[in-house]
Amino acid sequence: MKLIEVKDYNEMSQKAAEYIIEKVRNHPRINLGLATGGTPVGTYKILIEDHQKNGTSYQEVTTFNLDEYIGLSGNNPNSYRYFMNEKLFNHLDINKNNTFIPSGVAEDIQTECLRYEQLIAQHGGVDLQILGIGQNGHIGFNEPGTSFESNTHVVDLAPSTIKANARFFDNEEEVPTKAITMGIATIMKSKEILLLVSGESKNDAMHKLWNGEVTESFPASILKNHPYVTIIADQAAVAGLKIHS
Ligand SMILES: N[C@@H]1[C@@H](O)[C@H](O)[C@@H](COP(=O)(O)O)O[C@@H]1O
Repeated sequence: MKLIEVKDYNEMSQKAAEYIIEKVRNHPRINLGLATGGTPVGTYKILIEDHQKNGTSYQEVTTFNLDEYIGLSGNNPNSYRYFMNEKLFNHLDINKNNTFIPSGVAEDIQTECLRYEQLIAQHGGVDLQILGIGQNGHIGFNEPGTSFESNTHVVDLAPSTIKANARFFDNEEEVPTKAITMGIATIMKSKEILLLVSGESKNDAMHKLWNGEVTESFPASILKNHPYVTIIADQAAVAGLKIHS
């Protein structure tokens, strides 16, 4: 894992956006894996600004999102489909038919999991996966204890994740308790991974990731076994970390 340390959230967003823009410019048909949550919002904003100012085109780009809440349709402002449309897709020249997110309202959720997994494979896999990290080390919605062999699957959200994500909802009771997520094996199949980490609340997770062992009780730890991971983390997230050991 390569670690790029930056000052703060804005610098992380800037660096991450530059990283993605370069890839898109060099590989216009890239398959991008995208994440939700607060972390990548600043990055998406800069991608939009760059598209408007410099004309970076997403016409041939395909995207696959990590996860979606079960029970929320794309029209629901709390769904990840809505989030992605608002925060990114609506403002780029991307063909929305090439933006994929698991359906949280599919009649048969198990079939939807299989379909999504196959869809990614049929497109040749994810070239660059953007990731955030949960305070408990979750990636996508793969909570501690998830098998490293898992493909796209249904998860029960950890109480701490429901609490952390309640800030996006009117109240905690409205946060769905289940989600559909790319599995750990799905994520590990990406050719490259860009992990974004910002803020003091992620400091503990960053320490566990950097210094801890690879264990299913800390899902992000699997990234140590991936050949091509870049972490962009800010000072608050890496505070106290011995980077050059
Ligand atoms: N499912 C998402 C993850 O994809 C995200 O990376 C993580 C961190 O969220 P945030 O960036 O808001 O801290 O939690 C959410 O629950």
